[in-house]
Amino acid sequence: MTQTDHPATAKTGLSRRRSRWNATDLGLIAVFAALVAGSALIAAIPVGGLGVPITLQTLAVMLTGLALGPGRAFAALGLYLLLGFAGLPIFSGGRSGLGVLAGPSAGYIVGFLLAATAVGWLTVVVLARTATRTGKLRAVLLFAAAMVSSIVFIHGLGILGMMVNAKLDFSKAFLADLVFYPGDIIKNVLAVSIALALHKAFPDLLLRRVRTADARP
Ligand SMILES: O=C(O)CCCC[C@@H]1SC[C@@H]2NC(=O)N[C@@H]21
Repeated sequence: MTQTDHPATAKTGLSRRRSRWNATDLGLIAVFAALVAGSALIAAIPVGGLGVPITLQTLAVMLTGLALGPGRAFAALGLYLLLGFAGLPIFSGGRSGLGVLAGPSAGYIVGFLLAATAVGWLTVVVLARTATRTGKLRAVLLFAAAMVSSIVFIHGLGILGMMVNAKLDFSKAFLADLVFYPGDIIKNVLAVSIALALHKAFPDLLLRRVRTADARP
């Protein structure tokens, strides 16, 4: 067992420790930031009268955390937000600039960063602790992690954003947000399925093998 490993990781042969980001990490951060940007632009369905549409952003945001873990997910979403705030038309409806922070979807946009980081952190814990368990348990726990992260951060801050920027009271903002739940549950199922396939195909994507970490000087 290396000095920084959790006992569970010693047993399973997985290490949660990662060192500095390499070129692959930076590439992954850029690719997932681009994925979130693309997801904002395709299939945006207007609902309600507030200007917050149904989009594929939650699928891409949760997949980023589930695939990359907390640090790189934070960087990918941070990059996405910075580019959008700087003027790239990569928020829903092709919007851009700091003005979105005064709009009805401001809370959702800020929530993306926190939700991707939170689900990334939970994913590391779940993957490390279910390495010797059934795939079904792992899938259920990752889905729970995605739901908790998106309810607390995306929907929680989304409601807050509509209360502050659209001047809705809590019950109206809550109801305006509720309409997104069916789609977001389906998107979380999809995100977990894709992430599990990615981790199966690329076992070193998130949890680096102990031998790799130990081989480093
Ligand atoms: O303007 C933006 O770029 C953010 C749009 C936020 C849309 C929110 S995210 C949670 C909920 N689910 C959806 O499909 N749409 C809303």
